[in-house]
Amino acid sequence: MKIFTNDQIRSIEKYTIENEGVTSDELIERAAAAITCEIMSRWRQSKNVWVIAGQGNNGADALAVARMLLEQGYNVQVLLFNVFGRLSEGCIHSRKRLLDLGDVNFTEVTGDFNPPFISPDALVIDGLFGSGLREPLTGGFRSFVDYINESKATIVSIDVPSGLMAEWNEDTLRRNVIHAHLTLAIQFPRVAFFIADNAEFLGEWKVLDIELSQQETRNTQSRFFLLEKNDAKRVLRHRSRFSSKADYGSAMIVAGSYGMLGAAQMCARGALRSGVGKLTLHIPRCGFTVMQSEVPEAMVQVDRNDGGITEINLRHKYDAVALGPGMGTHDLTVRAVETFVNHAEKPLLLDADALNCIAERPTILNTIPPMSVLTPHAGEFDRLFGEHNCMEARIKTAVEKAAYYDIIILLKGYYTTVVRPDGRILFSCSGGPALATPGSGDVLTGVIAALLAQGYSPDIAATLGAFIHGYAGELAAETHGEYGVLATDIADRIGTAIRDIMC
Ligand SMILES: NC(=O)C1=CN([C@@H]2O[C@H](COP(=O)(O)OP(=O)(O)OC[C@H]3O[C@@H](n4cnc5c(N)ncnc54)[C@H](O)[C@@H]3O)[C@@H](O)[C@H]2O)[C@@H](O)CC1
Ligand SMILES: Nc1ncnc2c1ncn2[C@@H]1O[C@H](COP(=O)(O)OP(=O)(O)O)[C@@H](O)[C@H]1O
Ligand SMILES: [K+]
Repeated sequence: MKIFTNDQIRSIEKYTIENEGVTSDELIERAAAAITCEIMSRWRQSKNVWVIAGQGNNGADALAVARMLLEQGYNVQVLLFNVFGRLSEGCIHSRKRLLDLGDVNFTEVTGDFNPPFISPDALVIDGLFGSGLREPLTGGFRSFVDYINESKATIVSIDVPSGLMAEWNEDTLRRNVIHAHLTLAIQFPRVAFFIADNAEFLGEWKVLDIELSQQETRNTQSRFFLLEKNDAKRVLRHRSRFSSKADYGSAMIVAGSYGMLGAAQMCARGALRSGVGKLTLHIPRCGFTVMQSEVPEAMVQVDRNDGGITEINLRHKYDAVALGPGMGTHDLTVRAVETFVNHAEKPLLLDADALNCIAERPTILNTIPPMSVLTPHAGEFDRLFGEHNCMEARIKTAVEKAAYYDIIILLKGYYTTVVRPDGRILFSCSGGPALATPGSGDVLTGVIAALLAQGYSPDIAATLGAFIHGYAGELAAETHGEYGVLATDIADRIGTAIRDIMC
């Protein structure tokens, strides 16, 4: 699914108005009807409703919602902010239709004003600013937004929480944004919805259809994508009845050190459950016996060193090579990573301590083969590319670094974000807090390694891998609950996850 920018949504809206015989006021009515329906399905008429409208079409939507709720017997009080004397045409139209009802509790704010008391049990409909916000809020709007947040009332934001920019918010101060309980987006989710920093503003979010042009939606190109179950289904390949393990590739995983051999095991389990044809593990000598008994399906090649990885020699050809889980960052390991990456020709999968080793010797970055996949969590990302104070900043740096080094960067978390060298950004929507468990990332590395070995392109392997991994985590949470999931539970559900996704 494509995620559009504000400008793109505006042109799809314009196209719909110009080519599909709909007026702007009709779109406002459609939006308001869908929002009213959603509100009525959640709150009864006894709820005290405050509708806060701004000067643009977000305000127009809000005023139309106020009218519809009044018609449905709700007790509604309306505040329209018209401090610059510049209401949009849609807003003027919605105000007229609202006031035509007669006997409406309506206040138009044109200058200084004392905010009314809003009780904690009230419902606030936030239509102050939507996608037309040009810069973070300041002055009176900023104070009023803060005041609404402090009221503790339940807040429903129309389209986007007021004060939140639809795409980038690195410069937005948190206090100056509505903290909604529910955000009802019109027609499309916004880029900002997929960035972890903004979760506290959005609350639950839902997209409401107002039937903007499907044709123009199809024709509009985007650089942001959301990978959902159907997309994953489309890319997953069915297996031929006549296939053999030779058809599913061979993978090499370089992982583990004394005390962290579990990482190698979990990674291996992730790969084996993802259908790899042949798996070899390169581990420190001390792990030989345990690995052979715990993961009998894999072949084991031991390092000459007992406790850590000091040499990475590929004795055969592999379709995918992954480095990192539990490898540690001993000097000898850093040197082994450096030598190996230097001579590698095909894309690699670099995770965890492989990334920490590179952070110790950043010149390795220049030698990473093109289209390699790096899978850092926030801490590993910052060690590699410098401190960042939010996910959005990391995503922006990832875009820059992915292009510069010609690599794919997968940033872990809810909406795991895959950044491609061409600037495209893919968000994976599966998973949840059950995945926040030790070793979960090692399993992900195994999944991606197996998909690479099976011939999926690196960007697809990364995004699909993240989706399958998250989905398997959701399945594990059904059995063990969000608190009780172990990384091995995730690994053991990967096969079921793939089956579910494909059917
Ligand atoms: N996408 C669509 O097809 C539809 C969108 N609709 C609604 O229209 C909204 C967009 O309407 P608008 O473009 O009028 O935008 P807004 O309603 O967000 O408001 C824009 C107004 O706010 C002012 N403004 C911007 N930044 C400001 C700041 N920092 N401080 C003070 N004033 C500021 C602008 O000068 C402009 O007058 C959407 O969010 C949605 O709610 C609906 O009306 C139906 C159709
Ligand atoms: N709240 C969450 N929602 C979705 N996925 C999550 C969440 N928390 C963690 N994950 C996923 O779990 C994995 C954790 O990886 P990582 O931090 O490397 O763990 P470890 O180092 O213990 O293996 C990543 O794939 C990440 O995307
Ligand atoms: K809003």
